[in-house]
Amino acid sequence: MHPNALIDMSCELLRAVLQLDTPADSVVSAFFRKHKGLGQRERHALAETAYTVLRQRPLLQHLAQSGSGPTERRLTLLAWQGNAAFLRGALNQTELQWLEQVQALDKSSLAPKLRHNLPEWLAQPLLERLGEEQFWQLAASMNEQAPLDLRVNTLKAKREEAQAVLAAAGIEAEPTPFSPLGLRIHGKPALSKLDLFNSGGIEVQDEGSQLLALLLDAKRGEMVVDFCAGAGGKTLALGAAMRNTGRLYAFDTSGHRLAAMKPRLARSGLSNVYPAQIAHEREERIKRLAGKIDRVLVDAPCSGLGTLRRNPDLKWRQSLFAIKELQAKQTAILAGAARLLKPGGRLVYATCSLLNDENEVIAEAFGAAHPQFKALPANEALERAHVEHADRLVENGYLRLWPHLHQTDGFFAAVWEKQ
Ligand SMILES: C[S@@+](CC[C@H](N)C(=O)[O-])C[C@H]1O[C@@H](n2cnc3c(N)ncnc32)[C@H](O)[C@@H]1O
Repeated sequence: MHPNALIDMSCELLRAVLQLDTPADSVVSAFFRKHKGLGQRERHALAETAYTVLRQRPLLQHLAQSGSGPTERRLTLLAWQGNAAFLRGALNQTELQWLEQVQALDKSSLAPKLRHNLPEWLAQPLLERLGEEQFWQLAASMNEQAPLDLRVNTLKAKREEAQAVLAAAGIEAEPTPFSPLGLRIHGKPALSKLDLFNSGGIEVQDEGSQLLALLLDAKRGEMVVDFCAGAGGKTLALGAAMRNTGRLYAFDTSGHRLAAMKPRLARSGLSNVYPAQIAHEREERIKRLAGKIDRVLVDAPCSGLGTLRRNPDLKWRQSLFAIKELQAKQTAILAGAARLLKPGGRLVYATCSLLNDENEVIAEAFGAAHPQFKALPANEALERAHVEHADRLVENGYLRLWPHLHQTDGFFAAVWEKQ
């Protein structure tokens, strides 16, 4: 494809993505479905350029104020993630000079908001919580691409065996530092071509998500509920921890998400999972299970701000108002799900948000309103689940994972035992 034709496509994709009315990954997928003829390298350049603009939107929009031509073209030139020589083939002399000048600017003297690239309502509480040094480390880490983590399905293979099979296929994978089930891959190999993947030996899952499932410590023969199961990332991990015995209910209000669990369940070999769409957390079916369940995971709907490395558009699509609405949902779901537990049962509340408001604030309010639930320090629960260096993952008794400290998505979890 001629360089200018690819840049025009990048402008078209940027126009769509920057409307911010639909998740960026859906916009990118729809764009590639429309332009079927694009090769692997062209897709990579277009998608990564769009993601770079989303990650650094304030900075790039500021820099794009100079120069000439359509704004999307200037943003594309500034954020280009394809071959640099290929890009130069598309530029006229004026554009080349402009790009060189802008790239040579010293960005360290720019205003903070142009360096952290976060909206103020998000930057401020993070700065308050983390302090200057860690705040800037976090801001930098959010602009990096997340590694590809796999969870080995121990019903089918041991971690070392899966690692060896991957190596034989030319894919280098190293054990994850904390999860005993994880492998980390650099780059994005096509896993769907591997027998190991198609036979359910591995699943793509961030190490942080693996740790959340481990916190529940689900055991053989138990009655377990994954209350917000979605497409089943954690359900599959819980089912394997239960060694395909007992009963694992996978509830969600979204039938669409539960449907996406089906092929994954089929690959996993699990037959102890019972997916069910629920209307809400107070419905009759839930009430009938009250007091009967050994372990409940509430992987609550949240702002997703811990996943900014993968979903940088979220920082522009979320708002303080949306967080307030989510808090009400989180509180109601946690209280509803807690009713299911029998005495001695374990409850885990988790989010992939970085904000205290969706995490500690919800957990502390729940603890205060439910004295029969005793908080369990997350490091103890993790150690019992054979997680190494568990102390490094916990703040004030809660699991707190940060991209800049743990190379995982940002996660929170609180654990209680019902007395
Ligand atoms: C963070 S996602 C779950 C991700 C999933 N556990 C995984 O590991 O892939 C939160 C889920 O909560 C679901 N949800 C929203 N409101 C709910 C409710 N009242 N009861 C149960 N699930 C709900 C959403 O549909 C969404 O799938």
